[in-house]
Amino acid sequence: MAQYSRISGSVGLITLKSLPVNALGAVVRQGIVDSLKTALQDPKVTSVVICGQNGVFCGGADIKEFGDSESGPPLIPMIHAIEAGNKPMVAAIEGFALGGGLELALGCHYRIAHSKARLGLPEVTLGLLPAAGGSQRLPRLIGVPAALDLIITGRHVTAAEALQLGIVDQVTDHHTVDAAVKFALSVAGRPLDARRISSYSCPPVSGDLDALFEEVMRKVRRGARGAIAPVACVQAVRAAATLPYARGMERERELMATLFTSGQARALQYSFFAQRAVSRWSTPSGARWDASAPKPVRKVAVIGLGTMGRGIAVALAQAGFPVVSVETQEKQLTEAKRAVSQMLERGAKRRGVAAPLDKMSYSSNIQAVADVDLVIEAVFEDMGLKKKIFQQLSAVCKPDALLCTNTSSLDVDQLASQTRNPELVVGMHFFAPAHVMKLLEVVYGPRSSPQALATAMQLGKKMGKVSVAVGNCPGFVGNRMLKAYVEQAFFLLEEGATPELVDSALEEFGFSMGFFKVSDLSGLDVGWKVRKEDGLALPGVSTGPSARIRQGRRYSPLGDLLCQRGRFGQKTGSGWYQYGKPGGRVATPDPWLHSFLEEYRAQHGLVPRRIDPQEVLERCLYALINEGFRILEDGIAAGPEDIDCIYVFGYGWPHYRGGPMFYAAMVGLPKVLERLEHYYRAHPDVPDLQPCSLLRRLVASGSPPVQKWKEAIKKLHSQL
Ligand SMILES: CCCCCC/C=C/CC(=O)SCCNC(=O)CCNC(=O)[C@H](O)C(C)(C)COP(=O)(O)OP(=O)(O)OC[C@H]1O[C@@H](n2cnc3c(N)ncnc32)[C@H](O)[C@@H]1OP(=O)(O)O
Repeated sequence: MAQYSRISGSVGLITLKSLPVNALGAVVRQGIVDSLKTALQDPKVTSVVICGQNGVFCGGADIKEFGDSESGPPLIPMIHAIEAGNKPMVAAIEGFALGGGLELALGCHYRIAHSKARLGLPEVTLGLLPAAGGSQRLPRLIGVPAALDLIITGRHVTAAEALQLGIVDQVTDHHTVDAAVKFALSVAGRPLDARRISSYSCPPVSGDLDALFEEVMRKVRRGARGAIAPVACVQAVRAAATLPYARGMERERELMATLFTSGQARALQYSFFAQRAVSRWSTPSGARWDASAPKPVRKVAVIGLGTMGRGIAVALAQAGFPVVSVETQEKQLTEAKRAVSQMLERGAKRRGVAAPLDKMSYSSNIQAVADVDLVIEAVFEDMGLKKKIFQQLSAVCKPDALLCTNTSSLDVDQLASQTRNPELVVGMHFFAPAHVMKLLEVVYGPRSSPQALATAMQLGKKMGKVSVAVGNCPGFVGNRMLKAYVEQAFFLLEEGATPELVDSALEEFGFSMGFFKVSDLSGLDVGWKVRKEDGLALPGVSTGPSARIRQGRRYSPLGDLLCQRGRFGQKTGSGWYQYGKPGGRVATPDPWLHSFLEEYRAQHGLVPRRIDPQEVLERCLYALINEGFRILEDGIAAGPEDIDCIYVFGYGWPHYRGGPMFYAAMVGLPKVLERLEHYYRAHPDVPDLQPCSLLRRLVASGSPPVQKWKEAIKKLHSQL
């Protein structure tokens, strides 16, 4: 709702009231329209202030209402009525003014912001554009280049930047509504024509306007990789720059109509709520986020200052934690100190703050962690080494200190068993570079206490990560699913594809790089080491029927064969592609590799066939999705939202496709099932293609929407 009152004798005060962010749902809009009418009709009222309750102006349109049929007064005429009003309207912005919230403020004649407020038009992140006049008013107010920046990126600006850009008229450190009321009294009776942004022309740009838009559009299309909203945002701002306001608004409406009902908008809005849903974690044993209080964490230690340890230490210091970093090799320690300081300084420069160098301390002695509340061990992926460190930590640390391991695949429970308090051990799987990547898998073992899990989840949140609680199994969620995808990519090469064909299908889908380019970038030796440890990459079995079978199932030794030839990817100058020189970055197709594949197929009696991009996508993505269903069935992830956040924030899954499980729901579960059945019939020696029973049961129960899977899975489990 919106509440109306008259204060200071002559100021009408409209307060938006809709917890938690005063979103502009139907009831709030009705409240604003009614209040406005009262204020405009009351002769005692000479000016109006619009504010929000609880220190928050407005978080924009109510995203939860987007799927519903529209009710209540529409937003655009409401904002027009505010702007057309014959009494000065002042927006009092506290907390945030985002999306429709900022558009409402732009409809007002003046804007006063608290110094801690943030403003922005983040619609693009929801697959939309600012379609309540934002794409037309903002460029008119602050100019085309600045408006393009804000609208295309959706970034939030501080009140200080908003003042500098000219979005707000005044910034206050004091009580915002009081300041706005004082301001409203001071402008009462002033002429308003010059304050109505819709009447402005965009300020002229230096240089050629067409050239500017062409350049921006080129950049946006390249960066968007198939996302349609950023492109529509540029088109809408172009309309503002080239058309009268009314025609610009028409263009804004047309563009929004296409976006509003698009699959991309649905996916991005699903992802918005999924990110929030994963913080409400639960485990199969009944532990829950709302019943488990985290332990206070004041000081943290990182063990091992290789690439991962350095990134983790930087992320912790940036989040404000004092960090003790332990590295036993003196040379590595000296290098790491310099590298960490540089990373902190670069990050601080980018964010315009002081580098938190004082948060860091270093030692070569593990005794230095004796007083910390939480340790993150980040040494090499070597179970023997990690076990030794956990034994030492258990002896050195405070008895109630949380012991976390940064591992991408090792058994967290085995490490827990090395300690006095296995309930205080959890996995924290960071993604490289750890100070940049948003994802954190928090791995609970069978003995991890709910409090330990809650503490690690909260630490991840404070580090700015999307933290997802997952159960302990080989590869956890992300890497377990990836295995099925990678395997299909190898098999497709055996059957006739090239790395270029597979990669271009995946890039066309929206991944920034196809699997083979990623593999060259991260180094083929990484996977080779794991396969050797798992007993898969065997020396000396390069011919005969057993060459392509391991542990009773189809296996492709192609990656191992490249590694045996020293082709580790970019670092050696060749892998699945060639790079000209060791360390080269530009992948070019490699005729040697093509001949090698031909010889390999001939040697193994494989008859190459034409493989189309659709098969690449179906084989790679549906195998991965199938493993996702197994993970849900096993209770390793609590819901599809958890898997989708892991893939969007850790594995480069195109955000506008929501994540693998959302994608499966969009494709249609019956279709995914039918294609998996088809491929499994063709490849009965590939168990990853055998449709998982949960997928079958969801299809049999009518393929509920992805938002209902959690419930459906619970029900299906209880029927077993
Ligand atoms: C042709 C048709 C024309 C129609 C025109 C339609 C115009 C649309 C323009 C828009 O306004 S689109 C929306 C633009 N706004 C946003 O994108 C803001 C989204 N929200 C945020 O970024 C953050 O929530 C926040 C506002 C910065 C607050 O962050 P904080 O960390 O403090 O809290 P959260 O945990 O994120 O949120 C709390 C709670 O509130 C829910 N929520 C937030 N924003 C909205 C919203 N705009 N609508 C509905 N609900 C919202 C959020 O989901 C959380 O609830 P949950 O239950 O935990 O999920």
